[in-house]
Amino acid sequence: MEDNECRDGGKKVRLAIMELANMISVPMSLTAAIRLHVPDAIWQGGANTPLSASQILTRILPSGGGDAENLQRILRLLTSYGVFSEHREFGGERKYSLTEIGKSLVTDAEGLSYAPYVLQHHQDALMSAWPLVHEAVLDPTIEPFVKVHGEPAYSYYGKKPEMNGLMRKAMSGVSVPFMTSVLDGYDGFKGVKRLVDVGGSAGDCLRMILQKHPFICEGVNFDLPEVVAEAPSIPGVTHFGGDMFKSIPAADAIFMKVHHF
Ligand SMILES: C[S@@+](CC[C@H](N)C(=O)[O-])C[C@H]1O[C@@H](n2cnc3c(N)ncnc32)[C@H](O)[C@@H]1O
Repeated sequence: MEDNECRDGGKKVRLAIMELANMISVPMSLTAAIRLHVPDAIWQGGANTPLSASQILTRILPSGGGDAENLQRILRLLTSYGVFSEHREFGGERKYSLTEIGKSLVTDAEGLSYAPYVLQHHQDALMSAWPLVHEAVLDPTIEPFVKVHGEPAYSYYGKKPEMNGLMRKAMSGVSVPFMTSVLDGYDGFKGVKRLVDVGGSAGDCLRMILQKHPFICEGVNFDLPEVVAEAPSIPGVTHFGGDMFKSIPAADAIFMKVHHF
């Protein structure tokens, strides 16, 4: 233990371990704020006017009801993690606006945001696998999700249209802003006529690549059959269903984007 940690009687350590022990309150509060549409209620087309918990409640429940005290607890917790800013004039009510992080949860003109990504990570089916993470160390032959649900996540998703839909929306919300900045600086597509995106989900990455580089004649969006079956039609893009571990369509170049932490 460092000297200064000894001098404060271990207070920092005790606080740190308690914060870690209660960490689940952070993603769960974030999920709650999204489910209650709090970011959109504050944003109001760009106003982002600081509002009290009861003012927010009136916007999310126009016909009344709800508990402003509990909403305020969620807002305060997320304020300490940089999602909201708290405004308080001396002796006045606490009011909340969105920080830059909070703004990423606001639904844009295309219906996208990072909110579906947060929700997708905290669906019941995924949450129920987390308590078995230690078993992945003891026995790595079966992943926790398979132990709980009897099959891997993507085949499970394939049988649940609402989970597949949320996954596609989550990927669009994350990938559109990401690809905007990638395409600003990357010019590695020169000479490519036919491009296949492996695991391309709804096809947003290909749509953006083809818009930026019209010399690419054909984009092939390759993903699981259940995923491409619901993908929107995109000019110049063919959706192709299959399993990448068996074979992938031929092309001049393969594009593959995954999310790392
Ligand atoms: C993390 S998402 C990435 C989506 C997209 N590339 C993006 O960045 O927005 C992984 C994608 O791989 C797809 N996938 C998973 N297993 C696959 C398989 N065996 N064959 C083809 N696609 C698969 C999933 O359906 C999902 O759309």
